[in-house]
Amino acid sequence: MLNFESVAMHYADGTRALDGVSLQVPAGQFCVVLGASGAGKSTLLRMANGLVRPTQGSVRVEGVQIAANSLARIRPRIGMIHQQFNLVLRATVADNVLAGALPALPTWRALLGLFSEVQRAKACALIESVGLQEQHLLRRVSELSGGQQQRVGIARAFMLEPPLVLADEPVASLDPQTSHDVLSLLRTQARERGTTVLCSLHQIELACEFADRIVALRHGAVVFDGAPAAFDPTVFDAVYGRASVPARPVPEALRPLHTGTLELVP
Ligand SMILES: Nc1ncnc2c1ncn2[C@@H]1O[C@H](COP(=O)(O)OP(=O)(O)OP(=O)(O)O)[C@@H](O)[C@H]1O
Repeated sequence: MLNFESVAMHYADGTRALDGVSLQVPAGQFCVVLGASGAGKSTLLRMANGLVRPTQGSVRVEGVQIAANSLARIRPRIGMIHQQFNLVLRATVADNVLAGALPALPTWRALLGLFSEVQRAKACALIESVGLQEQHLLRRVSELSGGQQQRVGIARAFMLEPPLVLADEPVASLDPQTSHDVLSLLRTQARERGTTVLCSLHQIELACEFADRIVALRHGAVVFDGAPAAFDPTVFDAVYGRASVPARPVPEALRPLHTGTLELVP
């Protein structure tokens, strides 16, 4: 379903966000990406829908290589769930979920918001399936809790029944119980449809509970790839242990901040 072939992302400032990552995610798998902050998780996910172009290697979705001339074909096949939900806060729940169908609409219909009856019925069914009620349909998203907003985000991601869903830290801003409920919902929705999910997380316990497979990154490279049961304390140290890379010199422009003395103002 999703194939990263020796991908690297080296930024102009010298940052190596990813370095020779190869990963095949088969259809129907719930694959969780773990790793400390800056390990390269978001970069990997953003590569999978063409938001970041690898400086080396290639990415294929359903066998089609992501490139400028294939993006329009690939994008409707991918649902995206974001950490900050990325919803239109002043729009209604129904309109936000319907927006998930925009990539499949001709531009003029999209501009006029002309969704078909089938699409409207689909949006209603999805809203119900993520645990929201009829009274939520016409409510502004800004009036919902974070957990309810992410339910809207999940419903939107499944609007086109994509075979692949990318979830970038989908529960990062939610409390532990809501995080559990939202991930459980995502997992159920994916299972029912046979959807492949690539999901980055910081919560190891949630990864171990919901993932079919865990891939862990450190400094842009895969340091673990296996079943949740194999993610033991040794692996934890390898993924999150003290960095062994040498400290980078402080840039000249920031040097005064590092050499000054700190005075406590009463
Ligand atoms: N546009 C950019 N220019 C330069 N460096 C970047 C850019 N985007 C990301 N990076 C760097 O690439 C590395 C990987 O970033 P990325 O956001 O993929 O990490 P992450 O594992 O998702 O982190 P977090 O868990 O904090 O979201 C980091 O060192 C980051 O600073």
